[in-house]
Amino acid sequence: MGIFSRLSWFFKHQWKQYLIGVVALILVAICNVIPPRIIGNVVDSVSNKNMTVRFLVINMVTLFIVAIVQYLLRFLWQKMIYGSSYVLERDLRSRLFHHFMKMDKTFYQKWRTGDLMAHATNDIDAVRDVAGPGILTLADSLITGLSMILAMGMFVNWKMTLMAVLPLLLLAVMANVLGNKIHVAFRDSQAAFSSINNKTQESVVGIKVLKALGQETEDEADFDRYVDKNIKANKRSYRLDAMFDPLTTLIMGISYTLTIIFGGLAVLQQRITIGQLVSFITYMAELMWPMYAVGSLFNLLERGSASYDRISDLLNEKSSVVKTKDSFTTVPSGLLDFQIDSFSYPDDKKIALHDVDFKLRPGQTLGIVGPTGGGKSTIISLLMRDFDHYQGFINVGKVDIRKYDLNSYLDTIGYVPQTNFLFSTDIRDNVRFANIDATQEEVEQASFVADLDADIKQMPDGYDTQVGELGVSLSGGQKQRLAIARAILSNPKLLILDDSLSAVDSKTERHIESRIAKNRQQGTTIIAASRLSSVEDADEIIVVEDGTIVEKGTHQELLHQAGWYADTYNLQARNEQLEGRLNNEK
Ligand SMILES: Nc1ncnc2c1ncn2[C@@H]1O[C@H](COP(=O)(O)OP(=O)(O)OP(=O)(O)O)[C@@H](O)[C@H]1O
Repeated sequence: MGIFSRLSWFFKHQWKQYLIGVVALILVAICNVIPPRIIGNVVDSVSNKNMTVRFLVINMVTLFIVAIVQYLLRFLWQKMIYGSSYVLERDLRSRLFHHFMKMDKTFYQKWRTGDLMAHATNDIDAVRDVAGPGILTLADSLITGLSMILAMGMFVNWKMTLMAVLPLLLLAVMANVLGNKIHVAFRDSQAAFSSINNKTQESVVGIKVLKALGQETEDEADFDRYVDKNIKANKRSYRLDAMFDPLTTLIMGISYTLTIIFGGLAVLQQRITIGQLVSFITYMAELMWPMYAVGSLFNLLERGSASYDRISDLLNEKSSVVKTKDSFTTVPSGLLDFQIDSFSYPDDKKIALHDVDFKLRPGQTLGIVGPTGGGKSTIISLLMRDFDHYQGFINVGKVDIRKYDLNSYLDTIGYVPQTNFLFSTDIRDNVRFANIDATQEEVEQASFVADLDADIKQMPDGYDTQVGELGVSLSGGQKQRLAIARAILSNPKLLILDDSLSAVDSKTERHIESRIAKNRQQGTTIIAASRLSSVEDADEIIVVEDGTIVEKGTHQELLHQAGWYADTYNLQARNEQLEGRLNNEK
């Protein structure tokens, strides 16, 4: 029942709808009291042999009117109560989605996609059922139950009523005993469902790798293990739940037996009439449904409560990137001043970056290179405000980037990540994703800079070509160039290329870079790369190793320093020459 108080914020908001719904339910319950009474009266008039046509007609017309009124009232409560539960569903769904949009990188490292999807679908459905069928069952069983008990007492006999309903207390005891166990079982069952979701999502996304490594059979077996775990959790929750319904039948059986014994005696001793006993038994039959409803209500509430816990856990996660009050919404073009004294990833004691500083004026290009795992992407992560907790500062136009409104700040950046993401729509919409009103000419110009225009024009549908889910119909190099065109189109103040040309050959890469340089004379560009030829023309190059800058300068200066840069550059140049020679020989 605790779930009702935890959802009280919603019930307060929708109190009018619920009030109308519950009043309609009460009226339906009052209507329910009438037919057994009429039946009892008719039976008595038959046994007393004083039945008249007029009496019969009046009673039949009353029954008919009661049926029509009940129809209308039932329609009303369904509309009010079920309608409100869909409002809760919409509210929770949009809260969760907004929350997902707000969360930072750490959140997405902690929670897996399949898990988040299970929360957004299965768990929300379970909570919605509390606000719809849950409220209905609770109100209906309480109202019907109480009205039947009142009618049995008032119209027949209080002693008999007390005796008939006393065994029902056993149900309350059982509910208390099973409550916590069912809650835990449902929580496990929902968690197991999340794992299946994760597994399915991972296998479908990684299907190419699975097939290439011939791991389909192993993966199927792995999937079956997840399903078995889920089934086991479900079985446990249904086993606990199944202890409830038979108990209801047993208790009702006891009540009926007591009624027949003591009711029969009462008739024989002429304390009640046969008609009253028939009414009493009909009322008891009406009591059956609320009793069974308690069982399903119990199931529904515990499931909803376990799901609400899971949703609340997600909603309580805080993003480490927080909005400051009075944040600046205008981000000027100005000096980028990067001075990080120290930074560690959340929940990681190791220092990922320390003593990294550089300055970049608008129009300049910075190259970031270094051995793998050195810290290139971490520098970019801080620039992208994936994390705001570090010692030091990053200023743009003399203002700390943490003081800018996050969206306004990110709007000024064009970021092309190592692994790019394409949406399953056509090429044109993918290019103009951040600027959906861009003209065809602008789309073509951006694609030209990214050296993609010629490729697209060769495709039968040109810019209308559908890229397929996750861009599966494009080559790796085409996907990278499309992501660059997308970033170029928004004409960002800061363009960040994070090893984003690794899938194109070095000649095409130089070609694209010289076009980018020509196109972006006012903008700042940062290129992180493992291939050093990518940063040759940069105004400044930093070599990052073990989280700090170990070399700094222009291409020529670094070659003269005879350190990691010079060694790696010479090695890569020799490899390229060798590859070129081998290609010519072929
Ligand atoms: N999310 C994270 N949580 C904890 N540690 C991380 C995280 N991301 C990166 N690291 C660690 O930070 C260090 C720097 O990683 P980073 O990805 O910045 O290197 P990189 O130079 O970009 O490497 P590569 O060239 O291989 O992409 C590595 O030791 C890495 O393990």
